[in-house]
Amino acid sequence: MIAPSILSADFSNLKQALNDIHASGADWVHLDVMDGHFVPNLTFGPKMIHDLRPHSGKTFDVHLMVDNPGELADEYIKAGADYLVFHSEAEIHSHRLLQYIHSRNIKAGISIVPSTSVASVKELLPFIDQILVMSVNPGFGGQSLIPQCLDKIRQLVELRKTGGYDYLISVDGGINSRTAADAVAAGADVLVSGSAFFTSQDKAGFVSSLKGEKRV
Ligand SMILES: O=C(CO)[C@@H](O)[C@H](O)COP(=O)(O)O
Ligand SMILES: [Fe+2]
Repeated sequence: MIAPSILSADFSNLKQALNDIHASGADWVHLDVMDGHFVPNLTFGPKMIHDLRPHSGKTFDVHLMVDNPGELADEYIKAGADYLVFHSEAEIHSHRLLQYIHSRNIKAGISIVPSTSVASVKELLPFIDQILVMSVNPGFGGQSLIPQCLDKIRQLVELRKTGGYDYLISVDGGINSRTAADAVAAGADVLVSGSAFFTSQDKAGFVSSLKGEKRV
């Protein structure tokens, strides 16, 4: 599946960004929440997501790059997140937060930055619907994919099989028409793409090429 990130869209025209995503045949909308603390950038909060919600029937994949995500989770659930994904590095009680998100009937995910190992989140794998593997250091769009991060996707595929889990594996950062095939070969289920999607002149063609489809 393809999840365009509106981080790279024109923030003065986000309705158009959603329409572009819908018309492209992409699957999800990826919403990057940054607090200026966990990452050195600031984007938007729950009101933005709440206001966008009526304009899209797509799955809203909310990527929280914030300190203390447990304190903010409710606001994003109320705003209309379908997946609420927080960084394991930002939350000591990740297991408790995953349970809480599930108790609110929302899908729950964790994300890991490039310097975090899969081993460090192994105990959480039975409890998640998605793991978002960051393939750049979070905070900005338009960076280059760090190829070593793809090995974590391979590890997560293996652990999913041996553990009998059913989480989706997403990859986020530096995904474009050159890097997508490597991420898919490693086993990624969801490709997040910000700058490559929004700078593409032919967004439907871009989405098809990432999905490995031939255009007619
Ligand atoms: O979470 C983030 C950045 O921290 C991402 O979702 C970016 O929006 C991806 O942008 P590109 O690397 O695809 O330009
Ligand atoms: Fe993201």
